[in-house]
Amino acid sequence: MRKPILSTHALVTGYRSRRHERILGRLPDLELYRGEMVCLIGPNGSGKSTLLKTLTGVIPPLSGSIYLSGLPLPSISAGDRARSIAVVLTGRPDSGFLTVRQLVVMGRYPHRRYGTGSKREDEAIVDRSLVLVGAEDLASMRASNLSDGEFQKVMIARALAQEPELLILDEPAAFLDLTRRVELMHLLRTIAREEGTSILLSSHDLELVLRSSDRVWLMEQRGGMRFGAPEDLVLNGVLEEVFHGEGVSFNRELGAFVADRPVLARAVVDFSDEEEAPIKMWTGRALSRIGVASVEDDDREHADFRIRIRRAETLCTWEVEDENGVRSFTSLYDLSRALDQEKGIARLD
Ligand SMILES: Nc1ncnc2c1ncn2[C@@H]1O[C@H](COP(=O)(O)OP(=O)(O)OP(=O)(O)O)[C@@H](O)[C@H]1O
Repeated sequence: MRKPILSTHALVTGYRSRRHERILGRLPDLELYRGEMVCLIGPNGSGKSTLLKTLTGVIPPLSGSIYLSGLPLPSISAGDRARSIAVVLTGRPDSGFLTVRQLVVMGRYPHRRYGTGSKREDEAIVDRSLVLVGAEDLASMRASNLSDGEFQKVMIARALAQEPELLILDEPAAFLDLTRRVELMHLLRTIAREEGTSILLSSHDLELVLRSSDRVWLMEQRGGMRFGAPEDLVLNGVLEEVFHGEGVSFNRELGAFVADRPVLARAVVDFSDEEEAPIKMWTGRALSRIGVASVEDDDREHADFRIRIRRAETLCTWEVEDENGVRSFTSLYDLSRALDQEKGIARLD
């Protein structure tokens, strides 16, 4: 039977002072397996960072147990923990006068023992870690001069240099631009798959999480947790339920969160060719922004009008058919502007 790298039993997370106890999570028993990438998501303040700090032993649990490869976390020596778990938390630690390379070399410290280990091997691992995050050109720079995004990549390189069984990252993509965020998630997936590293990361980038993670741990505001494959959480409505009331709803058809706004009109969106499915999806997104909901053909009696997508090579046209006849548009900008004026603003009056 597969044994989890990380597991918990009856874990309760939160903070305790002399006079006060604040419980943030009463968690179901959690398991994280070798080579698995799990993303921890949840509304602001739901306790994601607190859970990650608890799992890494930075703060103690209020009650319950944490096991690393089957051993209770408190029974594992600091050295063994450092060899097994690498952690990238939020915040930018003071790197003093260290160069990027010197900072990443620190990831090798838990593996060094007097008189053992090859320096050349350590250097090769450091080089490889820098290349993996695309930071090899920064190696000789002083780390304090890096941008926040560059610094974050270097912290991930340091964690990779540690060659951990378990890599835990708190919002690793927070400072990265869109391209780097997509690249980072792809990189972490590759590390999980090819190196067998178990990865647990928290993120607010829900759409990227849904695409990249094997499993999602979804923290609820009232302290519980739901988990499953991202697609299961979409299809069984859990994602919608947990984020409901935050001013956004998850739209299953669009695979995206959309701001809650009144539906001003309904349209059937038709297309004749399967290749046009992405165009239909993007049409749906543009329409939802102006308060027009897409409905299926079966439901056409509830629709106010119909939009036909026609495509000839790279040229796309949208034909709107309603009580005023048929009009054609050659961009979604023109289509949505015209509909906004005709349907949206007219109805809001
Ligand atoms: N040391 C502490 N003592 C008491 N309460 C704390 C402490 N640190 C954090 N908290 C509180 O615990 C709650 C959860 O914080 P946490 O940072 O774990 O949430 P989060 O889900 O990671 O939030 P975000 O999505 O905004 O990053 C917050 O209300 C926070 O104010």
